[in-house]
Amino acid sequence: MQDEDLRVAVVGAGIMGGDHISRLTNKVSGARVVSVVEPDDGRAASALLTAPGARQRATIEDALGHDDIDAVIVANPGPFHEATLLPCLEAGIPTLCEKPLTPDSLGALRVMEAEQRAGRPLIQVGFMRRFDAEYRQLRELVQSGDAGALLALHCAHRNVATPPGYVESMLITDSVVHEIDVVAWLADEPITAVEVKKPRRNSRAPEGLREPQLVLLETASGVLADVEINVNCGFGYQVTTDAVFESALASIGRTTGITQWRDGRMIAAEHTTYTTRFEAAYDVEVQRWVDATRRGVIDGPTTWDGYLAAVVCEAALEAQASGRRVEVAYVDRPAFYAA
Ligand SMILES: NC(=O)C1=CN([C@@H]2O[C@H](COP(=O)(O)OP(=O)(O)OC[C@H]3O[C@@H](n4cnc5c(N)ncnc54)[C@H](O)[C@@H]3O)[C@@H](O)[C@H]2O)C=CC1
Ligand SMILES: O=C1[C@@H](O)[C@H](O)[C@@H](O)[C@H](O)[C@H]1O
Repeated sequence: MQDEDLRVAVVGAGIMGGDHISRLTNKVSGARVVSVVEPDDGRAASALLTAPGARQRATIEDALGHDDIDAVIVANPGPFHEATLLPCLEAGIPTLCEKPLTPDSLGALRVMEAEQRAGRPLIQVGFMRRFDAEYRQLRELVQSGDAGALLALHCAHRNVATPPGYVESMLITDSVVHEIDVVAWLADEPITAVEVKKPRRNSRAPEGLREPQLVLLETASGVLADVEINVNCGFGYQVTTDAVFESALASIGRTTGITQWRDGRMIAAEHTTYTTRFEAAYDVEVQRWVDATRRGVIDGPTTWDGYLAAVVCEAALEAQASGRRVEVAYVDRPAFYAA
């Protein structure tokens, strides 16, 4: 495909789906939204306002059966991803699937099997931090060896407040899943063990939610990443990493733009949500996905990466429940997903 726009169906028109629909319509070149798969009529109607010419469909099967679709963005909640991806794979349609690929590793394995039956890699997973400029610079620093070996990562992942329905397991499967992916990507090796510590509870957290938590991730060569997941902090949305090397310290994620010194106070604007904090990363992710899809290739995290993250999430859930250090075991990497 060279000259015509990629015709995209977006599944789920909530926060991320709505954001991607507007991105595809207003920012990304070479693609347009033709179907919005959304059971909620109100959400579909407002999404359609930003996608001229697109139609609402109730299910992915409905969209695949009625519309001419070249590619799909999956942005419904994680538990629905497998049921959405399987018909897309069956139809040979490339997808960008928001994280997590699936909430569990068995689901991820079923998706991998279906993708292999389809004959070529078709899925990119929405781990957008890999497209963030500072994360990319940090990875280049690790790979260059200029600062010596990477020893440790101190990661903070702070959200203003949790949405309704956010439960303790989602600290791992919904939030820390980002660090689980990006720590392995930065260190360029798999995570081999995980432990979870529970400091004093923040009384701002909804009843029944025990957080913040500290998640310790160990990689194959012994890089240790500590992740503070702290999702009702009230003060802002913050994702930072301090990387300790043998002979340097590198810090990313201090995003303050303009600062103003006024009335004896220093004022600096900060983010309150991921849609602004990672806006540039999402833009790059989706543009590159469109470009790669038009060339018939994958140019980002694969189904294999989604599987690896799902396995570590399961180990982290066990560690969260037991308080023990849990080792991680993966199936062998199929040749289909050769690095
Ligand atoms: N990359 C990132 O930084 C972020 C990724 N996400 C991911 O994006 C996905 C969506 O999250 P949100 O937009 O926050 O959720 P949301 O709850 O705002 O929206 C989900 C939408 O999907 C619709 N839906 C439910 N079941 C459906 C089905 N079977 N088929 C089609 N639509 C269905 C719902 O009606 C709702 O409108 C999740 O996988 C989430 O983990 C979410 C936030 C940030
Ligand atoms: O993916 C995301 C949300 O689903 C999740 O709930 C947040 O904790 C993350 O910061 C955000 O990037």
